[in-house]
Amino acid sequence: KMKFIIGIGGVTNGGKTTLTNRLLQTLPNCCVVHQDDFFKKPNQIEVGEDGFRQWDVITALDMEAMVNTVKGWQENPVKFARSHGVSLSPETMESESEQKGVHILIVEGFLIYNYKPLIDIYDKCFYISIPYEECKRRRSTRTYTVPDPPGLFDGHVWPMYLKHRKEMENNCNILEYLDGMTSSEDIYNEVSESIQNALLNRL
Ligand SMILES: Nc1ncnc2c1ncn2[C@@H]1O[C@H](COP(=O)(O)OP(=O)(O)O)[C@@H](O)[C@H]1O
Ligand SMILES: NC(=O)c1ccc[n+]([C@@H]2O[C@H](COP(=O)(O)O)[C@@H](O)[C@H]2O)c1
Repeated sequence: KMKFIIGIGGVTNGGKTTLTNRLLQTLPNCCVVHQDDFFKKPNQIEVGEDGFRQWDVITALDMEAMVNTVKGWQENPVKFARSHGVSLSPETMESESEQKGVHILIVEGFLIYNYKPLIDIYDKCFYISIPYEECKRRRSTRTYTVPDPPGLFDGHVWPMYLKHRKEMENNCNILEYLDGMTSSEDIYNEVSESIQNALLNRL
């Protein structure tokens, strides 16, 4: 059975979740792993010299647990789908014994290309970015489990984004860059087409 992993990375508030949800509605047998689900508890997040809790670093996340979740899908996508409430298409069910059908996993998050054990798992790597002003504006409308204290965006979030982006580009993934300023419909169409082509090449 063919397995296919799609990375949806990019800046905070770039539109990763919006795109991911749209793909989940349309791709067959598609499961998702959200990096946001692996944030440690607030009291486990270290406070930097700048006085801010350091949310935007890889150590703020339980990456071991995230990798294990991805491995769980790789080992048994059917079981994973069932235990995560993803319904499988009848075609896939029937062909289980015939080694046919495709299983897709979307890995979504702001640091999915900055952790060694995850770097080589992707069949497709997308990366959404938006400019500073728009990112700051969108972020100001969002409330996380722990709300941003004043100055966090300029003092921590954006500088860490720039740092990680540089690191990621040195890791030399084959990234497909998406402009998060275009409509979510256009972004979806572009990504959808790219995925369809990749799937066709693999069949
Ligand atoms: N293409 C887009 N154009 C304008 N706004 C968008 C677009 N995609 C998402 N948004 C908005 O930006 C905010 C962050 O979107 P979200 O998908 O949650 O981003 P992320 O998961 O990358 O943090 C939300 O308010 C969402 O409605
Ligand atoms: N989910 C949480 O518990 C939590 C708490 C505080 C900050 N955050 C923020 O989440 C961001 C990453 O998620 P998004 O890419 O969805 O914005 C980081 O910039 C981080 O500052 C998340």
